[in-house]
Amino acid sequence: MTTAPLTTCVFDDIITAIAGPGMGIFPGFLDPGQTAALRRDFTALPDWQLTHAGIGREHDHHNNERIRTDKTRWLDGTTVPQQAYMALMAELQQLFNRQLFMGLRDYECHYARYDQGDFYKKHLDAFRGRSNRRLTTVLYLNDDWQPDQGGELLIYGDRGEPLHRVRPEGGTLVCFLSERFPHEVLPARRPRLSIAGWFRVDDPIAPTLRL
Ligand SMILES: O=C(O)CCC(=O)C(=O)O
Ligand SMILES: [Fe+2]
Repeated sequence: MTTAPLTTCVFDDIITAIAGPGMGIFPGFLDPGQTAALRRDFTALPDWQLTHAGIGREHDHHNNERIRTDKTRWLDGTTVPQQAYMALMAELQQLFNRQLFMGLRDYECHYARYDQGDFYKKHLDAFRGRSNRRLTTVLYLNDDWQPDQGGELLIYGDRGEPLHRVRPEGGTLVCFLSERFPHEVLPARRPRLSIAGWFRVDDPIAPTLRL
């Protein structure tokens, strides 16, 4: 996977979206070859290497499983497709810092698999002053996702109004300010694969981008 087919134009669109409405949806962010390389990298992982969102200490387990049932695995950059994706995100991080002064220090991301019927109920990825996550990215890895297969990402505005319904088609990137947009994943009729990631700052109470 190379970064060559990605023009700086896509990056410019992402910066503009975050500076403006605070979010954007970018179909074709990765081309089908790049997307397939990541999908193969993910599906090559044996099941036992995935963490079930509901599994943890007894108390957490029950609470957690009520809001999400996906299975995840952190990317550790040990394969070529992971390295390429993380390099791309590092480029994006530099642009956010140079152009929007966001003070992002690092990026963490995990593969996520939602099996048939799995969901992630409405939530925020960060709470003001309590998290160092500033910017969320979600990249979908699914080939030929049909409208009747469910699994959409619903994104709400800060007054709770529905804003977008995103089909998890391979290569589409969604990017939004983590504190501002509640969102949820609807159950799907087939396995749904993605990479969810977060750009982070060092200090959770450092001033947030206010646009
Ligand atoms: O997969 C998605 O569309 C969103 C996942 C998500 O909200 C999360 O992992 O926090
Ligand atoms: Fe989320």
